[in-house]
Amino acid sequence: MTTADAGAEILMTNLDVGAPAPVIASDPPIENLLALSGITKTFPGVRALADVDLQVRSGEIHALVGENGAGKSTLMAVASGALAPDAGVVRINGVDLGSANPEEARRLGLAIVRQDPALLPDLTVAENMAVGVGYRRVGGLGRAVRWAQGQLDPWQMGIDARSRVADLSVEQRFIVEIAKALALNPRVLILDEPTEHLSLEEVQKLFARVRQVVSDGAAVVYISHRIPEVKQISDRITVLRDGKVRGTFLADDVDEAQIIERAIGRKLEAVFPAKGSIDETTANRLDVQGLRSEHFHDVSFAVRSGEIVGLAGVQGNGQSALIRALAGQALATGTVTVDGIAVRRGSTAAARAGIVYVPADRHREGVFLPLSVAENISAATLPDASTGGFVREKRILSRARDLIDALAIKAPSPRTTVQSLSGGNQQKVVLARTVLARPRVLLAEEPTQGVDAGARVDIYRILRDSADAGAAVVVLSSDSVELEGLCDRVLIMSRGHVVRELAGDEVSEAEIGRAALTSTTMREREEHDRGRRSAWRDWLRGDHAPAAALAAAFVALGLVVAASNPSYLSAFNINNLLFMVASLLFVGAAQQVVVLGAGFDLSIGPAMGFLVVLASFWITDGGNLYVGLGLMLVGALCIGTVNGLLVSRLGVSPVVATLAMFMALQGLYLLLRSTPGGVIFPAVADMIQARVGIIPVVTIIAVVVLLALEVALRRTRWGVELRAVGSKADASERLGLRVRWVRLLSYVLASLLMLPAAVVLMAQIGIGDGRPSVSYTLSSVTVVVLAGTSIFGGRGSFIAVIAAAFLVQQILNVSPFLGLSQAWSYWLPGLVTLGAASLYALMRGGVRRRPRRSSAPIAAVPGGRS
Ligand SMILES: Nc1ncnc2c1ncn2[C@@H]1O[C@H](COP(=O)(O)OP(=O)(O)OP(=O)(O)O)[C@@H](O)[C@H]1O
Repeated sequence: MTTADAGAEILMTNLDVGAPAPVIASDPPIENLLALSGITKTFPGVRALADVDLQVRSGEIHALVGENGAGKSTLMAVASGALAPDAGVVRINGVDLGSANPEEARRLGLAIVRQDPALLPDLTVAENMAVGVGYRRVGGLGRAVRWAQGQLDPWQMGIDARSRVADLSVEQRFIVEIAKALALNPRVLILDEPTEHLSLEEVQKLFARVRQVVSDGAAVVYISHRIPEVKQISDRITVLRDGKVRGTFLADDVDEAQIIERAIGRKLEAVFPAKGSIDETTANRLDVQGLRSEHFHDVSFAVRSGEIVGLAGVQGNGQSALIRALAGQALATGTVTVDGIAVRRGSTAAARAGIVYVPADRHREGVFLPLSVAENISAATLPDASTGGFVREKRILSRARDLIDALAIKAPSPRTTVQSLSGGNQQKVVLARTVLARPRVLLAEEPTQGVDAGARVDIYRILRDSADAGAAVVVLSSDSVELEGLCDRVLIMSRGHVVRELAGDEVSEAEIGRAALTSTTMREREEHDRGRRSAWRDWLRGDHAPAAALAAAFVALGLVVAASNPSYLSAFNINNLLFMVASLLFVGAAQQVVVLGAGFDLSIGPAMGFLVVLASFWITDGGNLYVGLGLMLVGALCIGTVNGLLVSRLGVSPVVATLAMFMALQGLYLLLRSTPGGVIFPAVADMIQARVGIIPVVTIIAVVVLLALEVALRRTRWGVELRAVGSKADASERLGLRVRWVRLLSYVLASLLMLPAAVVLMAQIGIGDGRPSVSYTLSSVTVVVLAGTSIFGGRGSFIAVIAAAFLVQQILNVSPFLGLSQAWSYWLPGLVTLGAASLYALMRGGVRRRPRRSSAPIAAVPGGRS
């Protein structure tokens, strides 16, 4: 089919044939800022891209559309240097991208906002932006907060640049990602489904910024499933289907239906299934009475079996909090009954009652990425597919095949891991799981976010089928057209109240928009109060709260024991405590460094023993102190380097690598000295035990080192990168951080911190014996856990390590004063650690999500899609 236009002639391709890209004739020579030629990419079992050409000119917004799995994200991953193509050339700003290298692409002027933002959850917003755009542009880490705040304020999303990214809502995270990309002043800006999580108001702000970017001569690639938006914003549109270009068109020359037809290769018939025919006599399945929480107040409504009820309103008015509360994922008071039976608190109780929830943030909450499609689909219904605890693989595979066909999920096989599917297909997997669970109550939050036009139709059908099968369905959507087409009734929420109910003919796009708009203004005072409350909560959830709790416990324990036994405060005892704590401080710091980078070091204890034995051949009467210390240093460097190389280069799991090192070192020191020997030169031991007043010098040094590490962790590039790698290694890689190098360095630094602990131990035992050192591995882990460091990496505080080391030593010290048996020196630290870990879990897990919006002056009617 060919369409002629006065200015430019565009050859549209045949729908059914994989025809070559059309030719755009008689254009004046315009600079192509992004030129992709002959890009081909194959994954196991999938040809994602086949000989794709794409040219994006200076000053144009070029939309890329296609159904889920068409290859859009893969093409952009190739363009941005994140993925190497099998064939083809990427040219950015007139320069060929030599190899797949995101850093190089960024240097050439390309910035990308991905579907799955490359953000590091444990870092603050400011740190994320500094890592993403480079420290120089930010003016150094010290200025990052003010700089980042300046970039974010125009979006009016209430994002505090000092907040941790993990605490932001989905849309706030997208805004951070977008602001980060824009701050690079890119020549080529790629936006991969940036609006899926944004409100209309934010979309308009985004469009205004994007227009500004192209008016400055940059080129923008815009990927979206929202065809009306695509038509509104773009100059040209390229359609991809099954990895091939199906045509490039001037946006003004094609209508929405034509674009959709080309994208999915068929005509779309009825978008929405017929509504149900429930009447007054149908029983209520879900009954909500007087439900209230911080974000919504006194909500009561009922949903009948077979009915689909929509939740609407300007975002931030309590809808999202309400649906999560119904799913048992957020705290609320009031009653929720399913078939007349009260549902208890918590998501497990909700699931048992037959409530199934499809979250909006399916990338984070909905799928188990390393598991196969079949396992993901059957995850909620494993008992049905198992006999005697054994999963019947054939059954889960055949169930998965049926649903893959029914939902048109693009996956080479049910055994494919979900992480290799496109974003939209991952969402369909979540829905497939829901269907299989045969819910009594189905709660769907933004069910068609990020899915293509064809899949939308499938999803509407699934939701209606679930209702027809008897479920009570609640759909939260920011798309009024979707609510109009799908819902039997719609509840409008404002300021946390259900302010209107639309039924029958009232369920229309216009009425939903009007009702939401006329009843909504946010309460500033409430926002203010929330802000104050959340500052305290943020501190509690932060990295430093454990230090305060541990210090308080340390002082309290000391006072209690001193009150019952005054000799506890004797100079001898205090000096002893302070000297013993030095090695704990060093080993705690050593473990902390690797754990922050999402590693683990089991070899710390035997490494100390090995170094002591090594030293015992030289730091003796007649030996040479410097040779001994030099040998210890070389030994520590070797241990750290080998551990680091095993983990970072060979990809050995940290536990396995350092366990092997643990055993190797034990063998080594036993080989060197099978029985204790080599008396350490007493003058050296005395030197190590030197003190100022009653405070050992070595303890002062340890505290200073840890304080310096804390400053480095927050203020230096090394510290930010270590936390970044620990927080999310794949995102760090995409951001161009040297992940392997950072990991290697963490093991070497850990060994260097273990070295002074070994020196102190040497002074304590005074003889070449490795065995007393082994327990330090466990001590180092205890200190780190007590300090509240995340054992998954990314967050922790060296100040908390100081407090934890002091508390552990205090606990060990008080047992004899309290007349407790030796067993208590094991039980007490264990109990305290368990208690602390539970306390931290409570403090950090108490509030799982922030409100979706903290301030929302209303500028436009939501929805508005046609
Ligand atoms: N790492 C990977 N391993 C295996 N297959 C992959 C991988 N990445 C993508 N694919 C496959 O390549 C195809 C194209 O995926 P891509 O993510 O580019 O699609 P998309 O057009 O961006 O879809 P969506 O709109 O759903 O995001 C899909 O079939 C997908 O399953």
